[in-house]
Amino acid sequence: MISVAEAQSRCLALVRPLHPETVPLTDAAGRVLAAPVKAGRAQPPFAASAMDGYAVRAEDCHPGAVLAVVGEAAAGHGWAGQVNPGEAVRIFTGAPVPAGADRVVIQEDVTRSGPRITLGDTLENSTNIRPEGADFASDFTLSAPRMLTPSDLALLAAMNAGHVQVTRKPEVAIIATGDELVMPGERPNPDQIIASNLFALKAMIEAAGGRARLLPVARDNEASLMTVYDMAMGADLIVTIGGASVGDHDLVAQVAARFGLQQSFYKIAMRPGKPLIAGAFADGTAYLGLPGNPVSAIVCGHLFLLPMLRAMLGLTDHLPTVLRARLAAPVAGNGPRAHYMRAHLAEDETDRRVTAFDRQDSALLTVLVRANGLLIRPPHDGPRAAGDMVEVLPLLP
Ligand SMILES: Nc1nc2c(c(=O)[nH]1)N[C@H]1C(S)=C(S)[C@@H](COP(=O)(O)OP(=O)(O)OC[C@H]3O[C@@H](n4cnc5c(N)ncnc54)[C@H](O)[C@@H]3O)O[C@H]1N2
Ligand code: MOO
Repeated sequence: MISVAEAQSRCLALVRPLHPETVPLTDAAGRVLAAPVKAGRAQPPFAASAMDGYAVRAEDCHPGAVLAVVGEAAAGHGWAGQVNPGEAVRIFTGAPVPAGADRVVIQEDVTRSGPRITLGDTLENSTNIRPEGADFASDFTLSAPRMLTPSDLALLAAMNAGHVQVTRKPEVAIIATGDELVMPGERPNPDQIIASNLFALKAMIEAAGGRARLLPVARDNEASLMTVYDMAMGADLIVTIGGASVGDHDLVAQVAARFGLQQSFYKIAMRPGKPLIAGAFADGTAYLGLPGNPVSAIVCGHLFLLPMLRAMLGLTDHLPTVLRARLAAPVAGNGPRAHYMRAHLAEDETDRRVTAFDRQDSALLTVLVRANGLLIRPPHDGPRAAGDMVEVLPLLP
């Protein structure tokens, strides 16, 4: 059995960045920017007033000074004249500062009387002017690749980018397999259960920037699997859930071989997740066969599926973040497979502490729901005491 790290690198070798497409900025949230964007104009494009008040010359700006108001500058309506010594221009936030003025006195510090103002006794030191390009210069570039956040969108808009190039969303076809499965809301027979893990995987894929296509549940027979594989073709990545182990009804890999699946690996030294399969179909489409146990499928989703998705999106950091934390309670020695234990991670200003849950059966969704991290036990790691430093993979909400 290969290690988790080896399996991750073989999974990543099965995929490559998808082509970019151009989308309007309104549709770009959560997409991955595929090419850098250059501003083309500075922001602000002119020295702008940061306050409502009066634009004046700094040399005129002393307590009690009396100045003549010669014009008005508002946002979107600049004043074309020149502010000469002894003069002031009424100005509003966002307006271009007129020529000659190099300071804005806020209106709270001014008494107006007809065409004249008198400056107050105590004046602020600030110029209240945002220089041209204070936010960004015209040669500013937003780098790629990056997953576009709401703040990124505002910045791109300010840069006058109405459309952007983003990586096409990877489409992931998800096939749950098993005679025992019915969908939520259906009426199960006494020997059936409800398909669950595909909903977690769909949500994870969509949160990571992919598109998930849930296919009908494939039954444990060749004909049903053939039909559903056929429906999945055309996706960028085909994921099966279950049927990966050694039982008589575990047929997913056998039937995938009919579609030309070349296996990259089968079985990894990991708990949960041992019967993981990865490979590529004859047409190059990547394939990931997840174990059926709900927790196994979801944990393998974090460790293998999301990295593949990130690579297809053209992102550069593929693997999940691993943190160091202190064990809050002792843990027993580990066996020959790396163990990704469901755990609770708590953090304060000085310390990060992790507690593994007692029950680690890979069928227990109630335990997974309480977990906000996975405590990583390397293969053959000995018993660990409270206070020992360990590695933890945070589970994003
Ligand atoms: N003799 C052996 N038996 C098993 C081994 C082994 O090495 N030797 N490995 C065990 C491990 S570890 C795992 S993990 C499971 C995984 O097996 P499969 O991938 O073939 O999964 P299934 O048998 O189809 O299902 C396992 C379990 O999960 C339930 N399941 C399946 N799909 C879903 C779904 N979409 N939603 C919710 N629950 C699902 C299924 O009913 C089973 O209870 O094999 C062990 N056996
Ligand atoms: O590897 Mo299985 O996923 O231990 O339950």
